[in-house]
Formats: sequence, structure tokens, C-alpha cells
Amino acid sequence: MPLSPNPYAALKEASRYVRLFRGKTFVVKVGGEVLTEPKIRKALCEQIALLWSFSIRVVVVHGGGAELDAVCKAMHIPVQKVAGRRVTSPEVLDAAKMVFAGQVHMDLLADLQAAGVPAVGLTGLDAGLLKASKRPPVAVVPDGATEPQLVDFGLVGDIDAVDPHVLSHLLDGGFVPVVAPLSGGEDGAIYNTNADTIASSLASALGAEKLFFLLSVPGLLKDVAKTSSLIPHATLDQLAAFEAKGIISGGMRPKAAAVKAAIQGGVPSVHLVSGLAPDALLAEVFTNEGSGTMIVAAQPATGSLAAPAGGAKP
Ligand SMILES: Nc1ncnc2c1ncn2[C@@H]1O[C@H](COP(=O)(O)OP(=O)(O)O)[C@@H](O)[C@H]1O
Ligand SMILES: CC(=O)N[C@@H](CCC(=O)OP(=O)(O)O)C(=O)O
Repeated sequence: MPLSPNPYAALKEASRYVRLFRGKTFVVKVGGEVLTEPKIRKALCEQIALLWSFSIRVVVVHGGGAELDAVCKAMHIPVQKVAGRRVTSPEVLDAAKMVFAGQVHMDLLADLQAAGVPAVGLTGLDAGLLKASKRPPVAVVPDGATEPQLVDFGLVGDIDAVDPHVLSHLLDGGFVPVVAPLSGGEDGAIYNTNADTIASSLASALGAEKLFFLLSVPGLLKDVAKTSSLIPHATLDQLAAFEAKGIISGGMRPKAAAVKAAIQGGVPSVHLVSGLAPDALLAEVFTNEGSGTMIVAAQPATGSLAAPAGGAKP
């Protein structure tokens, strides 16, 4: 963690951000891969506990894709993904309910409670938080292909509306909502919805100051095989250029779309950060250098006060 060896200097640097973010809303999306290892999950919960103790209003959205893959495999249910999004048959949806609203959810809640966080578990169905409708077949360009292909994603829900009242009530009461990636249809249906998309929609609906994606890589990479190729800062135009060059693939594709939607929905900055390194989230929030990738709409004018956003990267 790039904190100064002088603890008082480090405290002063951090206190600037503590003041800046007190009472602000952060949405923290945690990927399934980060949640599989108990030691890593516990370290993450301790970081979330620290944010909460500084009076930051934290909403956690979790995935569980890796865990669902494993459960489907164990149950001999075929796993199919196109451009990072899961094709969801009725059997996959049943497994998704067990994994997303069950195992992954409970383990995360237990570790948050252990870290002293008053976490409350929800799915998108609770109090009508996420209203979705079944995605019609759509044209998608699969990874590595050039031509679009018509894909029926099955029981995948596209979010039509967000009613964040239940979250606002919980946040006002000092609780930390933890949202599982399932949404509800008008007709009583239950849908599988990508957790990145949910995090982005909630961040916009809540007027969040920041949206974090905690990943199994250090951030956005120029070369996914090289962790040293971290891109510390990007604008939406640069993100689009990386996509056009094919730098962004697999699970990073829905993430890139979620980043764009959040920023266009009014979230000032989105951060792609390691969920595996024990202090990466804190370093991103409370140091000038940050630890991962910070994405903003456009480069702020030199000397702009809008720049410091944990960290005040160039
Ligand atoms: N340019 C890139 N930078 C970083 N990761 C990338 C990039 N392109 C593809 N990826 C892949 O995307 C993955 C993140 O997506 P995903 O596995 O769906 O994460 P999560 O489960 O956290 O949502 C990374 O672990 C990496 O393998
Ligand atoms: C439609 C769709 O793709 N849903 C995702 C929901 C879980 C998720 O997003 O998990 P991660 O964040 O761990 O990838 C899935 O079934 O994998």
C-alpha cells in the first residue's frame, strides 16, 4: 500500500478523503472469484467495515458467477456464457437462486457481521428494488468473433426500473445493504441479472459518489496476462478505444458497459480495484496514488477541484 512511512503524514493524507467522503454513498461490487477464498473475503469485509466506520454509506452488490459455475458442474448442468454473460436455463436459474441468495450471500453476510458491519441481505426482489423483464434474443459479437450472433440468454432479466427506497431506509438507519444478483419481473418471475449491471444501476439510482468493482486482477490491464500493465486512469473515450482494440474481453465486457452506464447515469468516478490484495480498496479511497484504475467521464481541467477522488490520480 503506497502510504507514507511517516504515519502522521499518512493520516493527514487519509483524513482529507475521510472528510470528503463522510455521508457519501459508495457502491461496492464484489466479484464471485473474490468471494470464494474465506481469508480474502474476511480481509475485504474488514476494509468495508473501515469505510462504514468513517460514515460512508456503503451498498455491497455481490456476484457469484464462479461459484455458480462450480455448482452447475457438480449438478451436471451445462454452463454457457456469451460475451461474459450467462445463458440461464430454468435449471441454471434454480441453481442461481441457491448460490446467489444462499451460499455466497450468507457467507458474505457472516463475515461482514464478524467485522462489525450491520449488514442486511437483500435480493433485487426485496421491496421491489429491481424490476426486470426477460431479455429478448439479442445480437452479440462473441469474444474473438467479428460477426454478431443472435443469442437467447434465457431467464436473464434486463433492469427496467430501480426503486432504491429500501436501500435509502437501510442506509439512513446505519445499515449496510448487501444485494444478491437476482431481479423480479412484473409477473412474479425471477431473473438472473449480471451483478455488474445491478451495481451500476444502483449507483446511478442512489446518486452514489463512487462505484467500485473488486476484481481478481489489479484493475484494467493493457495486457490481461500481465498484472504489471495496469492502466491507473482512463476516460470513457479511452475505455471505448480499449474495447475497439480488443483489450477488453470476457467478464470485463459487461463491466465496461456497467462503467459507462454508471458514469452516464451521474456517478462521478468508477474504480476497478483488486479484491484479492488485502488493502487495495482502502488505498484506492484514501491515498492520492490509489491502487487500481479510476475511470471518469473526461479528463478534469488542470487545477480542478473535482480531481481528488481517492486517489487524485493524474
Ligand atoms: N483488459 C482487461 N483488464 C483486466 N481484466 C480483463 C481484461 N480483459 C479481460 N479481463 C478479464 O475479466 C475478468 C474480470 O471479469 P469477471 O471474471 O467476470 O469478474 P467478476 O467475477 O469480478 O465480475 C478478469 O479477471 C480478467 O480475466
Ligand atoms: C446474467 C448473468 O451473467 N448473471 C451473472 C450473475 C452473477 C455475477 O454477475 O457474478 P460475477 O460478478 O461473479 O461474475 C451470472 O449468472 O454469472
